[in-house]
Amino acid sequence: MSSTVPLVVRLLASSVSVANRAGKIVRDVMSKGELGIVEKGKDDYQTEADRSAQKCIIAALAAQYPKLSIIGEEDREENEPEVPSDWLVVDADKEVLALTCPADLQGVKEEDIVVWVDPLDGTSEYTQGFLEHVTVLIGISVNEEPVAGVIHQPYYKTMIGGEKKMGRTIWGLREAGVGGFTPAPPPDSLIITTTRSHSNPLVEKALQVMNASQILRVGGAGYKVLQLLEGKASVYVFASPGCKKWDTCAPEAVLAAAGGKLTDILGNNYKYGASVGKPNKTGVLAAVNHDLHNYALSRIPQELKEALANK
Ligand SMILES: Nc1ncnc2c1ncn2[C@@H]1O[C@H](COP(=O)(O)O)[C@@H](OP(=O)(O)O)[C@H]1O
Ligand SMILES: [Mg+2]
Ligand SMILES: [Mg+2]
Ligand SMILES: [Mg+2]
Repeated sequence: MSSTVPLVVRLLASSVSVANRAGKIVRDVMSKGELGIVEKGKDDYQTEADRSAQKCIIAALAAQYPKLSIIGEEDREENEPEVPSDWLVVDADKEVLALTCPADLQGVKEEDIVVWVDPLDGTSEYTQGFLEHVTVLIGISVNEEPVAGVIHQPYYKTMIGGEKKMGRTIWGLREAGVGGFTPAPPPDSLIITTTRSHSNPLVEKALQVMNASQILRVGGAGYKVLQLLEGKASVYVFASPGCKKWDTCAPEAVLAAAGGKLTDILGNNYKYGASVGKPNKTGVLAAVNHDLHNYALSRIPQELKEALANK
């Protein structure tokens, strides 16, 4: 039955299940208490949770879809040791499997797809105990464009029938919409969400010019986009290099499926083909609808755009 479901939809359904498993790895590493922190660069850390969650996601997706290009944030070893068998998730989310695939994506083949994996977005926050900011991101791009994505929150708590359930998984597919949460309209006043742990003078300048009523400083590109989708913030502004393609692919796809828009600070779309440069050099500007995105873009002064473009 599932072989009649178009590949993009099947891959999204598998990604939802795999992200859930990766989220459990993220929680298990934290509860064991041995984070195994490695410093990759300035303000740039990796933990055992980043490493193991990525191995799980890549192994599980590659086993089922061997011709995909999968690009993950963390370096891969030359000869990756086998992963535990229970990481090789084969389940696929039933609600997603039932989605209607956009007409132009129905014939897409594995070779046409690039999957961008951020096994743990918000690592700084993870190591500092801001666990609700942490997400697992799986973005699916076709012809350089993010068309579908998963944002999993390992530490989101819900009560179901008096029992606490940990974790939730938000997904989006172009033209089909979003699921896994209840979208909410933007707040009445301009509330900006931005970085908590990677600010600098350019980032602060772009915040000043927005004239916002409030600025929320939180971790992770995934969590900031969730704040937009849930009506906690209006615009996500980050006028700095630092984010990479795996940070924005899934959030951009989910946001776009909900009617929003994510670009760089100049208003240009990033491209997500296998050979693109990984850094998002010209920052991030995102909003839950196109009007708010236009408004925010109109507030960014030309010299700030040039400062980023010439970096
Ligand atoms: N100056 C910088 N150096 C390294 N990574 C940066 C960065 N600025 C942003 N990032 C990365 O972009 C993502 C969102 O950042 P922020 O939380 O500051 O908004 C994080 O992803 P990871 O946590 O997956 O590495 C973060 O590490
Ligand atoms: Mg990182
Ligand atoms: Mg990230
Ligand atoms: Mg990461």
